[in-house]
Amino acid sequence: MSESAFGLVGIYGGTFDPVHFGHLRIAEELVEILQLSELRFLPAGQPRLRHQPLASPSHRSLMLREAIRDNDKFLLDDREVNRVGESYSVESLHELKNEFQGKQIALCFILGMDAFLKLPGWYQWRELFELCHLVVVNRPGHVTAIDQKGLPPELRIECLHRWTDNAKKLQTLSSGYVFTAATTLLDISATAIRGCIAKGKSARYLLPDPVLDYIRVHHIYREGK
Ligand SMILES: Nc1ncnc2c1ncn2[C@@H]1O[C@H](COP(=O)(O)OP(=O)(O)OP(=O)(O)O)[C@@H](O)[C@H]1O
Ligand SMILES: O=C(O)c1ccc[n+]([C@@H]2O[C@H](COP(=O)([O-])O)[C@@H](O)[C@H]2O)c1
Repeated sequence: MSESAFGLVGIYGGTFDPVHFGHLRIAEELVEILQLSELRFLPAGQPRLRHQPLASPSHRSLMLREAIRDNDKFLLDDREVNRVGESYSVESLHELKNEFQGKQIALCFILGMDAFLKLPGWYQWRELFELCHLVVVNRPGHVTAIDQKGLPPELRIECLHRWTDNAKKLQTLSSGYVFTAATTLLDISATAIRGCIAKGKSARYLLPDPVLDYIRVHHIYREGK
């Protein structure tokens, strides 16, 4: 790495209701692909533009803690859980950028294609490109990053000169690239997991056993809860 290169820190925001192997496998692969020094999971306290989570912010955060316990690169960032009101990613990224000031770090905000497609509805979305790189992972059932015709027009135009699949490029600027990652496609969703548990069906092998144990002990997602 040259002296002016940026070290990369991953920020993986989500509802995590609950965290599953789709999230964890992507995170693991991105640590390798981008050579992240750390990857912070950022559970949204009150997520925007979606139905509200079934599990409380503290349950979702504690399930994440269980899931990442044995991985040295994975950290839990609770700032949005502890914040009152809706969770704005731009606010968290401002805070994180200040916290890393002087450390020659570029933040990489990770999101699946379904979330990326909704970006123009996010609070002050264009500012994100000044604060971080975006790392977009494909998701079964959604357009792929290569098929940019499927993107909302304002997003396609904003990203026109930002796309890259060269991980090294992210180290040359503190923000502004949209990186597409060839991570393993896993058709796992929290919705399907909640559905299984509500019906009393097995959700095993879709998420870590300690998270399933936590769900069982705390009676989360059961029908009528
Ligand atoms: N299987 C997956 N493959 C790729 N990206 C995923 C996958 N699951 C979740 N993501 C991405 O991870 C982020 C957080 O997702 P989230 O916590 O909402 O999980 P989810 O499975 O999409 O939940 P739900 O079914 O409740 O909407 C989002 O950017 C989402 O696109
Ligand atoms: O900042 C916003 O306005 C905003 C709007 C929608 C979603 N997000 C963030 O996008 C991430 C993925 O969200 P979700 O709903 O797919 O779990 C999560 O970190 C959310 O806080 C952020």
